[in-house]
Amino acid sequence: RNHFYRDTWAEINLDKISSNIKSFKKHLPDQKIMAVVKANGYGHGAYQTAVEALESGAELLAVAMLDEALALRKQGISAPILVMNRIRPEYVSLAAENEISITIFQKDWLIEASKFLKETDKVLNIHLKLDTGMGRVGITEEEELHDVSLLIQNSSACEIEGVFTHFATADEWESELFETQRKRFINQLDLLKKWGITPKYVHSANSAAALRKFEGPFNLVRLGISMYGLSPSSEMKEKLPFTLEEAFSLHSQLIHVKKLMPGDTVSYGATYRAKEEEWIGTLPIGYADGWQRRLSPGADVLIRGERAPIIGRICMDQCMVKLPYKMDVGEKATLIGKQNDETIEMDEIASLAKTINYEIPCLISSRVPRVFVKKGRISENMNVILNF
Ligand SMILES: Cc1ncc(COP(=O)(O)O)c(CNc2conc2O)c1O
Repeated sequence: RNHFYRDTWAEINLDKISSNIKSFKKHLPDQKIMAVVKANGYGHGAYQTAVEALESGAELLAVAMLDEALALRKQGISAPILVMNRIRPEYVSLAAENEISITIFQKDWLIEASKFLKETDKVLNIHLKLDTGMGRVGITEEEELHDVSLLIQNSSACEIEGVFTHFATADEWESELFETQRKRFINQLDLLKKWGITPKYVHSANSAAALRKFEGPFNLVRLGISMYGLSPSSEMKEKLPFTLEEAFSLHSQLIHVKKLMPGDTVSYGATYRAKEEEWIGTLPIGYADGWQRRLSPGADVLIRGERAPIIGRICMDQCMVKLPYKMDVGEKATLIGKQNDETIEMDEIASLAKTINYEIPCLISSRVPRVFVKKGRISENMNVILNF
């Protein structure tokens, strides 16, 4: 499970995740932190990120699906976990038994789910999801909010632990919608209060909103991207209130080095042709590892702290780079991260891939083992291929 046999790996620096959480604790001392560890911790390792975040001041966790919550429970996590999306009504007793909080935003769902709730004596904790403008999931109508609230209040099998909404444009400094959503959410909170509902957790902020701070009766922030040390948008990157430390880096090793003569070509389609005598290296990482084809031409890798451009088409398992001079098989290549005083940031790869930084680590597949660094030393390797 722990060893891996190909010299390509992602390194997750848990000390940086810890430092990012601690920065938010200082920045927002009156807010509880919910660490968003869905999608295998945005590719950083859900369990290891969760443990580090909880040790560093986070008090709750958030995931996108019941499977992710059950996996964390199975791995021994006892902290509160919220599934931030719809689960099947028939799974409510499974959620309650495992003390997993769930998200509700449909009256019909609640009516269907109530048939299954009797099967367990543990109260089901519910977070009401309000759609104030994200346009994804959430209650929009006051009448449905009232009906859902009454149904839950009249049931001894479940209770409203939280109420939340999600911002669509918090990462844009001058966004009217952000303000509109904030006001709508506050109005709905006033309504709930009028009906005697004052949930324990009231939350709206993702990383972007948490970084910019804003007024409201909220007591919890849901941190994803910034916990991993990445800025929610390039617009915010220039005005961060504190430094975010990028936890994810990606490394490989030269497995082949050769000299090309002028006219020699490289990779499928022979799209790259040497103009002069050139030294070419081969790396054991390809698009099946989530190193996307569209990154060539364009992306560089670092070897000996020097940039080496990827040349020719990225293959399923390998790619080729043009070396500044003859280098040796076995030399370490860094595809995301720092070597000496040169750095390839996640944002550089994201813009080359014409996407956002969130997507890059999420797409680094389970074929790439994760090596965790804690207190400056390798604490654990996770190689899911051999974990059966
Ligand atoms: C409901 C909800 N809350 C909080 C977060 C954390 O946001 P952050 O990573 O910007 O801090 C997300 C992330 N959801 C997504 C991030 O990218 N695509 C998404 O759907 C979310 O869906």
